[in-house]
Amino acid sequence: MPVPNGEEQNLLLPSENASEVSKSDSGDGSPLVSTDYTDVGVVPEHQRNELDHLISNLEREIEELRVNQKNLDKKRREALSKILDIKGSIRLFCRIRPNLIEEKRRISEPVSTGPEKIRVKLGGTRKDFEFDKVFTQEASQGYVFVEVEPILRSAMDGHNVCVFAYGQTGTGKTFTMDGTNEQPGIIPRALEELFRQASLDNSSSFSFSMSMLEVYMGNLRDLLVPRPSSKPHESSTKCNLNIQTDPKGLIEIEGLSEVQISDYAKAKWWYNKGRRFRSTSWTNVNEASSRSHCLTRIIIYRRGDALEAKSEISKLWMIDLGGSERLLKTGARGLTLDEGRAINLSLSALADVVAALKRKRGHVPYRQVFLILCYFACRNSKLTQILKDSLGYGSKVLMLVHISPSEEDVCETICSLNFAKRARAIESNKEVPVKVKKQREKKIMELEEDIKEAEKQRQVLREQIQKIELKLSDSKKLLSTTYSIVESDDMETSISPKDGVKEVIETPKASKKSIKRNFSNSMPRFMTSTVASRQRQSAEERDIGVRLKSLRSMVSRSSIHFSYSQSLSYSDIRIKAILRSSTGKSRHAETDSVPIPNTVLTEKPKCNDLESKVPTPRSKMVTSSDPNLRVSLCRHRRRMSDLI
Ligand SMILES: Nc1ncnc2c1ncn2[C@@H]1O[C@H](COP(=O)(O)OP(=O)(O)OP(=O)(O)O)[C@@H](O)[C@H]1O
Repeated sequence: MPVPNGEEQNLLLPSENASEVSKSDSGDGSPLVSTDYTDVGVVPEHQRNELDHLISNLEREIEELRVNQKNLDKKRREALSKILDIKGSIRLFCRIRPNLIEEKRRISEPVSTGPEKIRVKLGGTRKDFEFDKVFTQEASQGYVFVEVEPILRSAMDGHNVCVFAYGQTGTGKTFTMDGTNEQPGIIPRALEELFRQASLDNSSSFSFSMSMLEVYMGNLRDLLVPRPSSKPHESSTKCNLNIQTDPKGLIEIEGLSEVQISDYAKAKWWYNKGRRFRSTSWTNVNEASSRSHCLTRIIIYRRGDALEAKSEISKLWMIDLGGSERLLKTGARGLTLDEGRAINLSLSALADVVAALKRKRGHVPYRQVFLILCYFACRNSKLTQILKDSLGYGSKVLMLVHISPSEEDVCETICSLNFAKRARAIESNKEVPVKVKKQREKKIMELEEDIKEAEKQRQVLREQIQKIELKLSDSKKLLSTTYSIVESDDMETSISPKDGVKEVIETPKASKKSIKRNFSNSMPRFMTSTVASRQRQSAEERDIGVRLKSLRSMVSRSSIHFSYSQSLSYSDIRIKAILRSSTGKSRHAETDSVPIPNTVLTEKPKCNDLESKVPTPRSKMVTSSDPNLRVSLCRHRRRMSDLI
């Protein structure tokens, strides 16, 4: 907003007490009304300053709370990261599928469980396996998700995360990852959770994109674009996407659709769409057996609220691996047999990687998961190539091994558990002494407490911020109400105060017109108040009074000094009235209802001619240092000239 110089501050405004009627003639015989002008700019400016002061205080308060919130968020993130570090960056869970209807008749139960243990009986021998968590047959989808959720949160915190569902065909991988409408699995729950977490985090803004693909018989298929062919396995344009590595080592899948997901509903819609295109076939073991590895990728873009903050990107992969299967047992033939072979091949690559990692333990740092990459890449498996940049250092991996409770599947169960055992050997607690294990558990509990506390405090801060934001918007509203004319004028036109002065001076026609009218109390009839307008005025004043009062109490609570000045509201209304009354015919209806205090809006006929030559007397000038007010007054004068 331009700040006028001293000369431009000299504005004309009629005084409430204007009473003088010029004896000079307007030219058409009507008497001329002359006006005294007084200084009214000081009061509004004073009150505006108080409001501005209040607003900036509230903004500062919000800023401070946000900084606190950010610190708490950092604390929470660090604690979570430490927990995941203690627990290991590869976590292994095991889930046992409930007995299917036909299995329920069988008496023998080869698999028994503890919270972190699985025991399998095979012939006369027993084999024990350890996990980070074991989910029994009764475990609900919700219960499983509670355990998975922290790792998802670490994806929001900037880590790359891979969640795999591994296991023999028909053991419930798809059920765990995808679930049903009634019992949604990890992926739909994760999508919901991501948006929930994003909405709670005030210190960063998040956006998400989603892609879905399957690795089918060694080829990549985009699941978010429909296949043009009715035959499900016929190659389409989106089949066999190319995997590229950029100079930074990041993996790009050329041509893969990536959809922006702005909310959970959209994410779910795309996810359901992708699911429908996944390749499934009937086998002896599973009537809707997944014949591929299905990968859902969410790219998380996180940006801090600082202006210079860069966007952090992390990838969350949720992978429903194809089932490992005994090909004879599944009764697969032809294409289905080939599919089974392809799946087994890539899964054995995964097992090889894990085993190789274990062998290399003596030579490489214990936790460097990124070694997996080398081995995966060596095997040239598409699955491992895609995940190359998501399994690097700092990534979190969760493998959910699925097993069947059935006697018939006991060999496959042992195979799957052995796979897990090999994986676990990389970051096992097994060889850790009990004392150290207990210390770790204690540390984890402390960190979990820290997280809870940080979250509780963040919640308190969030509520405080919301309250102050409400006050802030109230104050801003009040400010814009009080100064609405000023601001709208400001926006409508960029008349300089100088122009305004000029226009006021040069309004001979307007003066003539108004003088022709029959003034009562030295005021044009259209400007006199009606009963309704007077009522509205007092209501308006009451309203502003109440709002100012509440602001005042709010300010005193916020230890900000704020004084109340009724005169601002009053004079503001008067200014509004003056301005409205001068806006030409279209505003006449409005001006009728505008309450005008006992004052005279006087135009100075012929003064134009005079004043263009003779300088305006100083006594008739209004001094204001408020640029808004000056602009509005100038505007008012311009409108006055429009009346002519
Ligand atoms: N925890 C569970 N609770 C209830 N039903 C389950 C559970 N796990 C699996 N099922 C049921 O078992 C059957 C096989 O499960 P699912 O298709 O998920 O197996 P899968 O491991 O994905 O098989 P594939 O590898 O052949 O695709 C389905 O009918 C599924 O509903």
